[in-house]
Parts: sequence; structure tokens; C-alpha cells
Amino acid sequence: MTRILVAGVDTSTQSTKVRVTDAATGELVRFGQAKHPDGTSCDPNAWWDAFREAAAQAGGLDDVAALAVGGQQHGMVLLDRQGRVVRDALLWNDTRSAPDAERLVAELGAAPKAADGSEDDLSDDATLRGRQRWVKAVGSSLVASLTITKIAWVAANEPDNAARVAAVCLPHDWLSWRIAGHGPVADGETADLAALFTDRSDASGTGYFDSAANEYRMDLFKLAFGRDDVTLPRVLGPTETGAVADPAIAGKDVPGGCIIAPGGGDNAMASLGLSMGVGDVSISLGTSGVAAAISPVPAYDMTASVTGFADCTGHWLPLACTINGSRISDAGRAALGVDYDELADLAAQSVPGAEGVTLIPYFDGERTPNRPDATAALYGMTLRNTTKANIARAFVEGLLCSQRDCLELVKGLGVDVKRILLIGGGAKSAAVRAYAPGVFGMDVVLPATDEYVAIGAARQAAWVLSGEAEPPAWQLAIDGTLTGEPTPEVYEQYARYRG
Ligand SMILES: Nc1ncnc2c1ncn2[C@@H]1O[C@H](COP(=O)(O)OP(=O)(O)O)[C@@H](O)[C@H]1O
Ligand SMILES: O=C(CO)[C@@H](O)[C@H](O)COP(=O)(O)O
Repeated sequence: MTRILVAGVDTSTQSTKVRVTDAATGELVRFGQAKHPDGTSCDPNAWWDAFREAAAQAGGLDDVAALAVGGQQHGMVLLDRQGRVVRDALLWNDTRSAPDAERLVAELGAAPKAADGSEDDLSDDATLRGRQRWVKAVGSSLVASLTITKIAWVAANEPDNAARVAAVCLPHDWLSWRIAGHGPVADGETADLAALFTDRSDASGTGYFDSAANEYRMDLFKLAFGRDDVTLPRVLGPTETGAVADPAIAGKDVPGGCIIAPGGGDNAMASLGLSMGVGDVSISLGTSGVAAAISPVPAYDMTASVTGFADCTGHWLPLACTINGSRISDAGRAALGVDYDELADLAAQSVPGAEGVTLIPYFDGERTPNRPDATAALYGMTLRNTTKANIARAFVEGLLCSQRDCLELVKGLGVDVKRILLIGGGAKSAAVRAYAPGVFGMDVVLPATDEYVAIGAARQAAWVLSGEAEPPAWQLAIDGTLTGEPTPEVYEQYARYRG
């Protein structure tokens, strides 16, 4: 029997990955990866070039029957009527719109609580009340990461660009649209913006989509952008087909061509790739650090710290996310002039708590906690304890403790954590593996090193292709379970300095 191939595409912050996969088993068949430019804003055309390069490295997509794109969430892609990008996309880790987030929070908080009792669960404090009203409206309070704050920033700071905007979409929507053969057209012509599509998981990270009602909140979009006469992508259900790929890009050798599935936000795609269920929490150490759990019901965190995103199966994916993820280790390596293994060797020469040296790792500002203007700091250094070993250990512990913060926030929603699954590029680090169970205070399951966003995208593609009610049952390969004595003193020391 000829095997059917599907492809999972992950257009993440640092690179695009293409995983050609056996639709029946999920087995890796071919793989390609190409880097993106560094920075917190990016010309989307760089993602297109990276996709083409990664697909070529993966041996091309001519024999692929379905594909889906998972992507970094929240990135604001603005298109004009000709389908040209209006300005560089502002990415999820760009914090320039922090004041716009606060302004939008204040706008919803200004009105007192409703007199009819329907808002008795809201705070008397206007700022917290504003955050809570956003949570009730779209599942999440606003921080600079969310798309709605970025369109507000453009409206306030770049009126000429804002006036040209005919459509707003996200990285995965835009790449899917390009793969379907759409793109910029000549002056005088109009691009097919109505062909843009997205899914619930990525739409739920915009700040203008209500994933419980499955509808855009155009009133909130207008509040931020000043107008609502723009095209937003159609929001597809988990198994709807978005388009058929341009045969020049994928599916040339497949009867009927290559189907493009809805795709989704990278965290939702990873949860599908890991076949997560209720009780599982993924901790992903990519550019971002993310603790995410599956919820069968919408999650509304009235403390406004956990974002209540949707997943890509029809459920929800409450998650807490840091702007500073695995790059904390990269910064440590650069400062100490060592590679990954040497960083781990140095850290192993230290002890839990690094003899008092603590890194609060908010290098690029932070969103969990919401400190967009923060920078990183090393605390507790004395002439005695300032050694390379302690600094290496403090970098690894700072990364893990920031993720423990996320884990605690997710637990605070009532999630009963039965299993932690550690993924992302940072999960390859021997030091992270060594100290994660101690800092998290429980065993950590280590799925086999692989690209789980791309696997989730491939699984969704196989699901749509199959026409079945459930996604294909692919076996999750596990490398092992990390164990270690809990080291609560490490997190306590971190929490003291974090404040
Ligand atoms: N061999 C390795 N050991 C430890 N960390 C690694 C290794 N390779 C990559 N990383 C980490 O993985 C990160 C990228 O992770 P990835 O999940 O690919 O990010 P993203 O999805 O955001 O593009 C890098 O910033 C780096 O810290
Ligand atoms: O902003 C979020 C989630 O809310 C991030 O998780 C982005 O989706 C980027 O993901 P990576 O590139 O780090 O995987």
C-alpha cells in the first residue's frame, strides 16, 4: 500500500520547520528548517523565504496530500487592498504596545460595576475591573503580546499605515494564504483577502475573538483600531479545509492536490502533537516559556494572569507565557563564553540555589509577570559566591523558576497537574533536564526530542484528510521520566528577589 504523506509546518519565532510525516503513524519521513531574522518585528516575506527553504530541505512537498501551519501566536500582519504587507509584523515579544494595553484596560475599567448584579464578581478597583472585563469578553486580559494592543499602537503612532490596512491576520494565517497561492497583486487590482482563514486557537490570542461564542468582537477591534471595515480571516472549525495548496508549492503529484488544514497557534498545535489530555501540562522552552493545560470548558482567570486561549480540537488551552524562554540559557552561554554542554558542566559544579546567586531573567521585558519595561538582574552576589559555576546554575535555575511561576498560575485555575511534559528547543539542555524536577517539585516526562508544533500540525492535516471524527491515534514517543528531589528553597529564593 502506498503511504500517504502529510506535512506539519511550524513558523515559529526563530525559524520555520517543515516535518513531512506518515499520515498513518506520525513517523518522521523528511525534515527541513530555515532561520528567521532576529528581532521583535519582522517582514513576513522572510517567513515565506524560510518556508520555501525549509520545504526544499525537506525534499519538497509535491507528494504531500495535506498540510497545516502552526505558528508563533499574536504577530500582527497588516495587508493592504493589494495584499502587500503594510509594515513589518510586530511579534508577540514586542513590548512597544504596553501603554496601549493599559489604555484599553482602563477604557473597559472606567464604567462602574453594573447595578443589576451581573458584575458582582468584578473588582471595585478600576484597573483590575478593566482586566476582568477583557477576560470575560475574550478570555484574556491585555498585555503587549496580544494583537489588539499592536493594532492600537499602529492606529495611534502610524496613521498613514493604519489608513492603508485592508486586512489583519496572524503569521500562520498569512503563510497558509501564501501556500494557497494568494499574495500581493498589481496596483489597480484587488487581492483575494476573503480567502484568508484561521482557526479558534490562534484567533483566541488576538484579543478581539471570543472563543466561547466563536465570534469576533468587532466592537473591541474598533475600540482599538478606530474602525472595523477590515477583513479578518474566516475562523474554521478543527476539521474544516481551508484551501488547496498551489500545486507549484505542494501536492503536485497527489490526485486532487494538497489540502491545507486550518492550522493553529503553536501552543495549541504542540498540545495536539503531544496528544495531551486533562491533567497534562506542557512546559515549552522555546523563545517563549509556556505552561499550558487542556480544559474542556472556557477558562476565565479573574486574577488576569493566565490567558484563556482555545485549543485546536474544540476545547480550551489556558496558558501562562513568559517572553524570556530558552534564550535565557543562550544569554548565559554567551556571557560565560561556553557551549550548551559546558554550561551544564559548570552548573553541575554548583549547588541548588547557587550559593545565593539568583537570576531574575526578564531580559526582554516580561509579560508573566506583566513588567514590559523590566531588564534582567543577578542578585545575591558576594566576593565568595561569584563564580562561573554559580552564575551558570543561576541562569538555569532562573529559567526554570520563571516557568514554575507559570505552572503555579495554571494550577491556580484549579488544574490538577498529573503529568508535566517538557518540550521545545530548551528541553535539549542537560542542565534543564537535571534541575527541572527539583524546581517544579515533581517528576517531568521527557517526550522524545522532536518538533511537537510541527507534529501537531501534521496530525491536524492527517485528521482533516481522513474525514474522521477524531484525530489519528499516533503513539507519543517518550525518552524517559526525569526525577529528582524537590528543591523548594531554590524557588523560594527566586520568589524573594522577584517580588
Ligand atoms: N542542543 C541544545 N541544547 C540546549 N538548548 C538548545 C539546543 N538547541 C537549541 N536550544 C535552545 O532552543 C531554543 C529554540 O527553541 P525552539 O523551540 O526551536 O524556539 P522557537 O520555537 O521559539 O523558534 C534556542 O533559543 C536555544 O536556547
Ligand atoms: O506568545 C506566545 C503564546 O501566548 C508564544 O508562545 C508565541 O506563540 C511564540 O512561541 P515560540 O516561538 O516561543 O514557540
